[in-house]
Amino acid sequence: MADNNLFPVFFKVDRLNVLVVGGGNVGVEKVGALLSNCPTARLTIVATWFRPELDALVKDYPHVTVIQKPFSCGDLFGKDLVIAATNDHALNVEIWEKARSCKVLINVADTPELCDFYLGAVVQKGNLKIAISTNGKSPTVAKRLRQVLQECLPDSLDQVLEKLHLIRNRLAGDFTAKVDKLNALTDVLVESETEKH
Ligand SMILES: C[C@@]1(CC(=O)O)C2=NC(=C\c3[nH]c(c(CCC(=O)O)c3CC(=O)O)Cc3[nH]c(c(CC(=O)O)c3CCC(=O)O)/C=C3\N/C(=C\2)[C@@H](CCC(=O)O)[C@]3(C)CC(=O)O)/[C@H]1CCC(=O)O
Ligand SMILES: NC(=O)c1ccc[n+]([C@@H]2O[C@H](COP(=O)([O-])OP(=O)(O)OC[C@H]3O[C@@H](n4cnc5c(N)ncnc54)[C@H](O)[C@@H]3O)[C@@H](O)[C@H]2O)c1
Repeated sequence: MADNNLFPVFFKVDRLNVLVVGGGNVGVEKVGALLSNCPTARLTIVATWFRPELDALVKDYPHVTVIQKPFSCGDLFGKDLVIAATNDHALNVEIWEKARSCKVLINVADTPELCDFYLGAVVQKGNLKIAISTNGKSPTVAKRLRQVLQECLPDSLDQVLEKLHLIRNRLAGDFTAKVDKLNALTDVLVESETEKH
């Protein structure tokens, strides 16, 4: 089986400054993904033109700035993450070069080889979040898996998480004792069929 060397992390985009360059199909899709995960994301969108639905998409979000203008180097100032989603490949490469020299992490939507990170398809059940990547092989399969998992994982998982969180905060004892207790309480989640019968 092929290797997948991507290392998944979960960014707190309400404490990072994110720049999206491009407000077409892909720019709008990436902005939607950021805001549906984090409505308080700190987001700047720069583009020469925007799809009309962008206005409504960002309207009620407090930390979104939309600037209609061509990209310039200064747009990277103070940014932590960049998504280059223009329809101009040479410009996307230029943004990548600038981001690299400023040590800003970048996703170049039309060139996986230039991406420092990929966006994943995201399953959300309250506090539970599962991010899916196919190593860039098939975003469509990532989307389909997201739909399957979103449907088949029970909504009650969030209540399980809330209860376990309460228990976790109330547990006394040293670290090992707490881990043992939490493992015992959640054993049922990994109990095999044969053990159940
Ligand atoms: C998961 C998701 C997250 C998100 O975007 O939020 C995401 N793409 C999604 C949808 C989607 N993207 C594309 C289609 C059309 C069908 C198809 O091509 O399959 C569809 C399907 C659709 O829209 O229905 C086209 C496409 N995508 C990339 C290229 C460039 C290339 O491959 O060269 C092209 C070709 C452009 C062209 O041909 O011109 C590249 C990337 N897309 C990724 C993520 C990263 C790898 C993720 C992974 O490891 O799996 C990566 C590498 C970089 C990045 O974008 O981060 C989101 C699903 C969200 C959801 O619904 O849950
Ligand atoms: N990663 C993904 O998920 C994914 C999915 C589909 C397509 N793509 C790729 O993404 C790219 C963008 O596709 P699209 O459909 O969003 O294009 P689009 O034509 O809908 O939008 C292009 C955007 O780029 C902006 N732009 C162009 N020149 C600019 C400049 N000098 N400064 C600032 N903004 C500028 C335009 O204003 C516009 O908002 C394509 O190359 C496509 O192959 C990636």
